[in-house]
Amino acid sequence: MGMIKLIRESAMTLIDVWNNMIEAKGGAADIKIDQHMRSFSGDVISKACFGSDYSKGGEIFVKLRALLECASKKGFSFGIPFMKCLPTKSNREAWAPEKDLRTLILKVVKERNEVVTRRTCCKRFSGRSSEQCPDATDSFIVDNCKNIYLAGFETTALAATCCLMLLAANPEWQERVRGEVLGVCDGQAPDNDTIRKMKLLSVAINESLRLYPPVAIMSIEVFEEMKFGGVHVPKGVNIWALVLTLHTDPEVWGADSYQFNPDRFANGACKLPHLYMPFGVGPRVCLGQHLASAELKILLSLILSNFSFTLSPTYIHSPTLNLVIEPEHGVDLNVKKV
Ligand code: HEM
Repeated sequence: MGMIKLIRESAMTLIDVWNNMIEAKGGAADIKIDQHMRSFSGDVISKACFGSDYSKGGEIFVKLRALLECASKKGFSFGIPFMKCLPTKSNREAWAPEKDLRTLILKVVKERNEVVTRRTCCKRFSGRSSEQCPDATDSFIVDNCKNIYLAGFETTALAATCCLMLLAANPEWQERVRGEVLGVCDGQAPDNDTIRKMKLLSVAINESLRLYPPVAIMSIEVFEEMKFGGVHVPKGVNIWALVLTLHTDPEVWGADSYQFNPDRFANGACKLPHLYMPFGVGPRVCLGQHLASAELKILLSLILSNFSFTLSPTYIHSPTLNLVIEPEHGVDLNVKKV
């Protein structure tokens, strides 16, 4: 319940900001929603995992985005051994935010409870005391915090952005989901119970994650020589699972595989459900999928019950692969109070 309250508070901050923007514009405002979604998911992850908020973690998120942009520019040189140690232009661009990030994250950790965190992490994972390996402990903490910030921030924000874009482009679905949300919540704020009852919202989110999976490619390293189908795969090779290709294959999803049709999840239209993997599969499946799902349902149900929206004429549809799939020019919505 604590987590739901925390998510609701972060979502209400966004609702207040949008209300003020709409009022200032006399009843309807064009809003580029991407940064608003990032502030929301950044706020939740900062509060839930680090006890701070988006304004405190703000600098960390700016550096993380810079790092993500550098990584996506590097593209395929990623997997080449030692490449990341060479002083190439793109590597130098990545080293600066990397260094700042380390300092910022260690500052947040120190503000929390340095002694407990350092001792616990160091003993549990390396078997040595933090005094014996201070640098390794810092790196361990920084890497894990970076993972959580990145995993829980950009992905959730993108999922919310794409779902709102699809609901704006499909007004009949927007109406159906809004009707369900208003009926289920009956004037109350969404909570654990009510979000479980929002079946149409769930299938709309599933369908959005099918068409725009934030993690469109998953890389899996082969630890031991193996046969994959008829192919011999040597140890150390990275196999890429093309999630977006699997999610849109007409043989699996039918002739309308590129259409937004959330009903396909209600009717069990997927012939091979294990090929739907927005959160990954197997032992390394996303640790935050239930948190992400609660965040999306609470945020979207509050937006739908407060506002109606259409795609703004300035919106240009251009999904781009930058490690994650994101709208190249952002998503512009025209938003009104309902
Ligand atoms: C819609 C939002 C999200 C999507 C689409 C998503 C997707 C994914 C995917 C595809 C993986 C890789 C799974 C694999 O390798 O098989 C992953 C891993 C992970 N995710 Fe998420 N994620 C989301 C939100 C979150 C949130 C909110 C957190 C919060 C902490 C989180 C934490 C993690 C962590 C820690 C891992 C690594 C798990 C491991 O390696 O054992 N994710 N996520």
